[in-house]
Amino acid sequence: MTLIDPKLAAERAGRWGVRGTAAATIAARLAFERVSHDYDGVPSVLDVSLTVEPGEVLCLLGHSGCGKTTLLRLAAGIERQSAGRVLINEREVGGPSRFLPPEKRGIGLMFQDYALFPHLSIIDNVMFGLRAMARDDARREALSALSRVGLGGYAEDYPHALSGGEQQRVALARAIAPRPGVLLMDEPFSGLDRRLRDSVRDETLSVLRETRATCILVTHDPEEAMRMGDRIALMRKGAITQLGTADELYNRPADLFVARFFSELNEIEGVAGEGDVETVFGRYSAPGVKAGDKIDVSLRPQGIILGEPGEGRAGRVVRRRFVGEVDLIDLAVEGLDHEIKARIRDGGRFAVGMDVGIRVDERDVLVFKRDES
Ligand SMILES: Nc1ncnc2c1ncn2[C@@H]1O[C@H](COP(=O)(O)OP(=O)(O)OP(=O)(O)O)[C@@H](O)[C@H]1O
Repeated sequence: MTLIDPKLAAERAGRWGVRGTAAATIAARLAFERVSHDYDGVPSVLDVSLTVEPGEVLCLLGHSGCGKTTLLRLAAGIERQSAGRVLINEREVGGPSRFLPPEKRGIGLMFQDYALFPHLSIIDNVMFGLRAMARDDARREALSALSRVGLGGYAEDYPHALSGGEQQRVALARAIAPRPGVLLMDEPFSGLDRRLRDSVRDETLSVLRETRATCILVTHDPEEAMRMGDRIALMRKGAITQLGTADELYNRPADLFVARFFSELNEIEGVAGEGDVETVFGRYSAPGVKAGDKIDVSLRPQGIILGEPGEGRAGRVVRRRFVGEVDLIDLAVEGLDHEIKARIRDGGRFAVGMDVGIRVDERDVLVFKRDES
């Protein structure tokens, strides 16, 4: 009978290593103090102040070109800011009085393309950040990091022999092996196909928790930011628009931009009263709003409730598409000159042309004073 080493078998099946075995680090506090940056006079980061607490995973979220990568590069010391300071554990690493290069900042970096050296074996790639150690010690640390990501059995292979998902795990092992106090990750999952992405995110998060490193993770995907981040910093045009937990950004968005980022929205007319707003679906509380204010009222499609005619505002089903867990239903609404969209579970019972009554869950109504700046 052949005995199969269960660890190797798991690795061959593409599994990650044993949870709880990643080496822990001493997490650092990373702070940006009024940091600005430009590329040859064109501003990219504008007056950003932000503190990432020890052991925290902070997601920098935003559309392409809003300055996320630049902010990460400023933390790493790959770019130099035009104003402000970067501090690690209250010590200035980038600012008027000194500027430390990346290798002196005690940070780990992980890029979107993994940036593995093709001519080095997997173990040598991981040992690259451990050159300051004695070779035997470096090899032991590198193997331990590789085992944690389930790739100890591939140490002598070369990157081209690995799948995209496996290369991502090597890049993670290389980033954590030197036990950095701060880990900076730029879109680390964007090269993976959807099927893999969820499990890789979960495994990566559990590795991050074990290492206890402070982490900034750049992403343009709101769902990824909500899954991964203790807090999210949403960026727009080089500045932070809102900083908070996923719950805060989703349920108490600072403005329409933030709300639109996290959900598709139906934007409808509303008439402002004193502390409330009147719409075709009824009156909603809107603290701080005064009669005469210009306002934007938005309804999340998942908050639209359909019932029998007479149960709420009169409407008619115009279109219906099944998209997996829900049906997307377009509705004509009495008194509105444009259709609205609803996401309905078991929506198959609503046929095109059917008359319905429409109500809205108040939790999915968002009211903002219009920003006319
Ligand atoms: N090396 C560069 N030279 C000149 N301009 C640059 C350079 N790198 C970025 N920019 C510009 O700076 C702004 C911020 O870019 P940055 O890459 O930080 O944004 P991002 O949010 O990370 O975008 P993406 O998600 O597309 O990477 C953009 O307008 C971009 O075009």
